[in-house]
Amino acid sequence: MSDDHARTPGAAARPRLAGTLPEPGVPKPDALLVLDGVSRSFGGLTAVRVDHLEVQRGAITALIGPNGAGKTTLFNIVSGFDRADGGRWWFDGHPLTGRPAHRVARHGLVRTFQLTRVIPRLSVRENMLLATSGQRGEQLLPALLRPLWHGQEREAGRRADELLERFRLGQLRDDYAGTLSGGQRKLLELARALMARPVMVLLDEPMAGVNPALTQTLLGHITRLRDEGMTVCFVEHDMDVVMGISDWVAVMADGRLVAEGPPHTCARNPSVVDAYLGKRHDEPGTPQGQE
Ligand SMILES: Nc1ncnc2c1ncn2[C@@H]1O[C@H](COP(=O)(O)OP(=O)(O)OP(=O)(O)O)[C@@H](O)[C@H]1O
Repeated sequence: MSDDHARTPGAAARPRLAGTLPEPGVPKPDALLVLDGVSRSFGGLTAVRVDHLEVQRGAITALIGPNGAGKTTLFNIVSGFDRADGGRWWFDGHPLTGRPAHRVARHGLVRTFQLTRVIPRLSVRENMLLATSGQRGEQLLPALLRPLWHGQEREAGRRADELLERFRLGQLRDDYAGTLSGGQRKLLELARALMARPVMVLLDEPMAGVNPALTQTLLGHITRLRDEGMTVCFVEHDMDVVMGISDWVAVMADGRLVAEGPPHTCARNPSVVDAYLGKRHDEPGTPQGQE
């Protein structure tokens, strides 16, 4: 399916955003992910109500917004880790509405978590291999076709070793993942997400809790992924990081998409300033969702 697109150099996709208007919901020249009318409530709280959002193929898109804006909830919905109350979304033209995480991953869309899901009592390499379970090996038919599965296992091992080298975790491959530093766990989380050779990665605060030196390393890995043709969407609070590596920024507040644009345009957008300074929240008597 999208292998051709995965090989498209990101640098080729970026200039095509140049003429895109900085408006929330604006169509993109080559949208890989498209969301329409996506909503999610928890009790009386509407966490997400995104009318329309398109994510450009081959670009790095930052999803920003104040705490509680709905960023993680939106990631959860699109990646199949949570259900939406309404709306539809498509990935590379395929409808993914309501699909569970393993099926979303099979289409080439994977995510990482704010709090890493690394398993401390398994080795670094075992954590990598675990990323491929839930595929062929756990199904009945492939159990009967064991040689095929062994082939897949060997390929997974090769892929794991290659990624661990790339992320400079090769020397730690047999160590318990629990002995890794917070930053190394973030690297492992990203490496694990790449096991399935995704077309697009959703990274939830990949730099949170990482020391400045390792942050630079992670940023280098992320831009390299984009330059190799991968589509990246990441949630981040550090504006230096956002300004430094994003091709495009989407801003959420109160569950809504309030602004979009190139990084430096977004920083000056009054809706973004309002969202961060909490102007809306300070207006007395404005019920949520009716301002
Ligand atoms: N499982 C849940 N149950 C109840 N409320 C939830 C749940 N998940 C999220 N929320 C609420 O939904 C809103 C959006 O949360 P979400 O975590 O998506 O925001 P966010 O933009 O990712 O915030 P942060 O930047 O702090 O991670 C918040 O008010 C949050 O408390």
